[in-house]
Amino acid sequence: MPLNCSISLATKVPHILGQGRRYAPNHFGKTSCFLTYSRNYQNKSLQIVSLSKLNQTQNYTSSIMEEPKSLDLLSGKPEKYSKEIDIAVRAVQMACSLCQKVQDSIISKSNNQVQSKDDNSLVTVADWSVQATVSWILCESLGSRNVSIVAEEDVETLSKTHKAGLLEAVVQTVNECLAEAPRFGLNAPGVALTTSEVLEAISHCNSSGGPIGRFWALDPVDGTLGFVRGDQYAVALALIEEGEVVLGVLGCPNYPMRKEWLNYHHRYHRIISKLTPPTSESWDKGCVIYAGKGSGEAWMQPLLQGNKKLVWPNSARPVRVSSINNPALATFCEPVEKANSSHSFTAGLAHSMGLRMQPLRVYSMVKYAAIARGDAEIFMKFARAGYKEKIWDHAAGAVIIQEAGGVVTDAGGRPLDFSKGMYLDGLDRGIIACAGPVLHDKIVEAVDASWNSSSL
Ligand SMILES: Nc1ncnc2c1ncn2[C@@H]1O[C@H](COP(=O)(O)O)[C@@H](OP(=O)(O)O)[C@H]1O
Ligand SMILES: [Mg+2]
Repeated sequence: MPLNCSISLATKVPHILGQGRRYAPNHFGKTSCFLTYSRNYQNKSLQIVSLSKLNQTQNYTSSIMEEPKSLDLLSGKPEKYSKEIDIAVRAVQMACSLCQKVQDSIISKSNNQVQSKDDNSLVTVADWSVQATVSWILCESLGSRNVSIVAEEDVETLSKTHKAGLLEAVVQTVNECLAEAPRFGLNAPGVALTTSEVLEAISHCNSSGGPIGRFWALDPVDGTLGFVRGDQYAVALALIEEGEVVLGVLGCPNYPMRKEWLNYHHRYHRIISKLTPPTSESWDKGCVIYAGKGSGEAWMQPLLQGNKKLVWPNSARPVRVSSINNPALATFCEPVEKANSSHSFTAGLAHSMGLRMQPLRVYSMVKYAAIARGDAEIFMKFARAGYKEKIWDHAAGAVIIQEAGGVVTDAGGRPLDFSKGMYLDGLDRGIIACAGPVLHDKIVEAVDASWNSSSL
């Protein structure tokens, strides 16, 4: 097999360490084929182990070749973020596993895991435990001096003495989760973390973002209401460099492969999934979606289930936005809570631009995942005047949709600005994410036409 043929096939291989088998439609001429590959970033080699056409039994074998050192496999740009994507996806997989256990215990026992926060929102053991776990993993894998994190939870609330029981629960949850790290291909601590080490991991997330340098933005449990109600929520992790989101990872533990399940409450989904035989890839469970900026690709892999070990690429498959651009056929999603986004304003927009479907109301950044996966075409959020959107609520979702082929802007059509600190300062009215520019342009026009007569 000629070497250049391997390179073109390799563009469809996830940009990740390890081995795998992939379906490569319309490659190798016009023929669909399976390829088995082995990639090693340490010595920059890529081996196409075998290549089998669907309509022939013939196999091909390439010799190990030098991976293009400075080239992204698809876009010709430096493949700078493969290591970070690898670590971030594994960390989010661990965080999702932690969250699933806590959510199951909340649902089954209705115990007192839910605490009230000063700002009246809900926060759980899962929030702090995920923050500590992801912070510890990033520091361990990349070196703590290289890791700066902006995240939602602050250590003050947790370290107050009257929350001692809660702190104990967090320390235990973090240690149980970190002990599982090797299953996810990451290092576990030699001995269990002490309380002060857990607090240190949480307080390491003390960056306030900004236009300079590199930092991670973490929302440990986005959609806290969905989480405590047994519904949709997401673990969101993004890397921001010089004010630009360069990679995003969204863990969606209750967003299975079958899109119709997004319409139902998670309790219903749990009943249905018990009645349906599981598939080998566990696509009936949740997913992790991720993308690196400039790659032109977004990927989805199933959450790791049971005692399985994460072997990259973990059945990853590419996701793409929907090709629907007719408003009459388009589905739009928005927050469940009308306190978070005006349902009456979006209903007016929907009517004026000819959207006929009922809105799909979903908690959390799972809405961004739904657009990236092509399960819905539009996401709109119009918060009340004065509300400042936070970067960790949008960074991961925005880059994933863009790389999956979609458009994300404010209501004035400008890109979201992640360089202004913790908030999306300068945001014009609201957020609009679409599968493509046709729908996007129509919404921007509709907003302009109806904004002055709205109460927002
Ligand atoms: N009054 C408000 N207006 C708009 N967004 C709000 C809000 N109060 C909270 N939010 C944000 O909306 C997020 C939930 O999104 P959604 O409504 O799409 O499910 C919350 O994330 P957390 O749940 O992580 O706090 C929070 O950041
Ligand atoms: Mg959030």
